[in-house]
Amino acid sequence: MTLKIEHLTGGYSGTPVIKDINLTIKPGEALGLIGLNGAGKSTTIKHLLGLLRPQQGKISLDGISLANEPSKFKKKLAYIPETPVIYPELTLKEHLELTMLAYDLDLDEAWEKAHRLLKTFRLDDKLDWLPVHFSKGMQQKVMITAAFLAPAKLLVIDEPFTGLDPLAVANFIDLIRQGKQEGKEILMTTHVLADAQQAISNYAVLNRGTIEVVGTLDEIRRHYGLKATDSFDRLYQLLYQEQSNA
Ligand SMILES: Nc1ncnc2c1ncn2[C@@H]1O[C@H](COP(=O)(O)OP(=O)(O)OP(=O)(O)O)[C@@H](O)[C@H]1O
Repeated sequence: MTLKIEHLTGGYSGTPVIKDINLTIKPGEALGLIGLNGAGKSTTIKHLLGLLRPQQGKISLDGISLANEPSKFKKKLAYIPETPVIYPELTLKEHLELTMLAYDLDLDEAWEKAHRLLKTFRLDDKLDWLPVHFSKGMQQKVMITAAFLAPAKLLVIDEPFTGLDPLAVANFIDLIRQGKQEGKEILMTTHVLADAQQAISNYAVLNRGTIEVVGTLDEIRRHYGLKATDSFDRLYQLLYQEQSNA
């Protein structure tokens, strides 16, 4: 029982941006999707969310096909976007209620969990505030709280660290670790490997729409002929050179 992306080719209006992507994430596993700007990370996520239709290939979660049973698939998925999605007229409390309704949660249980998460992110005294006036980091915390409230099997996270203060990053990493222990499958795009590697040990490198290698950071270093002491900036430099020479 697992997330499976098989031979996925897709993009925008017929032009393939990602090509023959194959990825598997098992329960309790987290995978980091890394690559240069424009490599196709967000495009892969848009396919997972059902916002783009594959030109080829298929996506399934616990055997449920995104193409054949989209609403069943989406109920098993929670998404933390890079840019928070905030409704200007709704309070923090109403944002969380929306999530509870969307996932048919037991309200008493859900509020107990919500209060715990809000306390972690120091938002517990702001339930009646309008998040549209929050800072970027605070809005990001609303997205994280909502996503971890959902009983989702698959958590898709797009570049989560920008805007979070170091304490919030540490809290967020704890939540990812807990999610793994609970058997969630986690896919996260990021450029901030120093933070990511505290919770994620396996990475897929996406380069010009193709997965070049999947493995631990050490395995990826070896794949690109880097030394164990080389920083990961070196990997990005190599990918950039490859792109410039293509
Ligand atoms: N709406 C769109 N219509 C057409 N092409 C697009 C669209 N969005 C992205 N692209 C193109 O698809 C390619 C991959 O973009 P994508 O946003 O998936 O990259 P990314 O790896 O997420 O980059 P970043 O690290 O900057 O977020 C780029 O060449 C981009 O120009």
